[in-house]
Amino acid sequence: MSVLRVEHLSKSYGGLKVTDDVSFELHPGERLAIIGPNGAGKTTLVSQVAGALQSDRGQIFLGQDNVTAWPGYRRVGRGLVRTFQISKLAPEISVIDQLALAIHQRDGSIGNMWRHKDSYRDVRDEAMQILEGLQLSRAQDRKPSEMAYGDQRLVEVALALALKPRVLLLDEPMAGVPKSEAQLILDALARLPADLAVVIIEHDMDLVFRFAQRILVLANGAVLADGTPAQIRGNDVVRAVYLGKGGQA
Ligand SMILES: Nc1ncnc2c1ncn2[C@@H]1O[C@H](COP(=O)(O)OP(=O)(O)OP(=O)(O)O)[C@@H](O)[C@H]1O
Repeated sequence: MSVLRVEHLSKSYGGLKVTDDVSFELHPGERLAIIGPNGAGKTTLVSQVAGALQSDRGQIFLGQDNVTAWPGYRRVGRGLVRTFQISKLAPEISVIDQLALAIHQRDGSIGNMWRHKDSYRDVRDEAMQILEGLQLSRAQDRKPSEMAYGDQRLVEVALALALKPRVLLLDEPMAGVPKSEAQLILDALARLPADLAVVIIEHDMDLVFRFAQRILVLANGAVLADGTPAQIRGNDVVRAVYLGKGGQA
């Protein structure tokens, strides 16, 4: 049974078809990469799936629920969580406090002054577990403004994990990350929970081919190919349109 199913999604701006009849399915624990040239419609597609953009046509299912008309926050409540290409972190609040806030927000306990003091400890423990999973415990008391950029990108992933996703949408986690910090991100993504389904939009083909079990190639808003990394590498049309002869973008 799929955890996410997208059927015939389309979105146009005036005469420009930005996404065009896109369909795909995602199973629990699956790693899917969405790739394509600049302007292919990748971010628009993710915004439609996340509920930030309403679609002109098509349907989106989370498990059995048709969530097409649901606002984004309701989809988050059902486990569909995204990170952004551009950082949304609070620069001056410590990592552990931001995570604790996210956990309280998820539990609906924010603003509840009367909760038991043990619940604070549970929240801190959960936050630390998330950081440990990403090998980021060393950053617990730091503020994003004083952290390396690669670590900031990992804090965004940590905040997304604090919302207990079943499906995690990562929009260019490597964007702006210097080569010297890239391995940290690769390692952290490799350690994501095995039952979490992950969709990654990424231009870094090294990451895509290491991470993905399946790759969806978009061109001019439409699905050009959908297959395993080996199938995509061997696809002549994809190579001509996007990957080039060496298999790199
Ligand atoms: N709000 C908007 N109004 C008009 N055109 C838009 C809007 N948002 C996106 N577009 C256009 O839609 C096309 C697809 O944009 P989108 O950002 O989804 O592509 P992308 O594949 O994510 O690109 P990139 O790899 O550069 O991030 C582009 O031509 C873009 O200019």
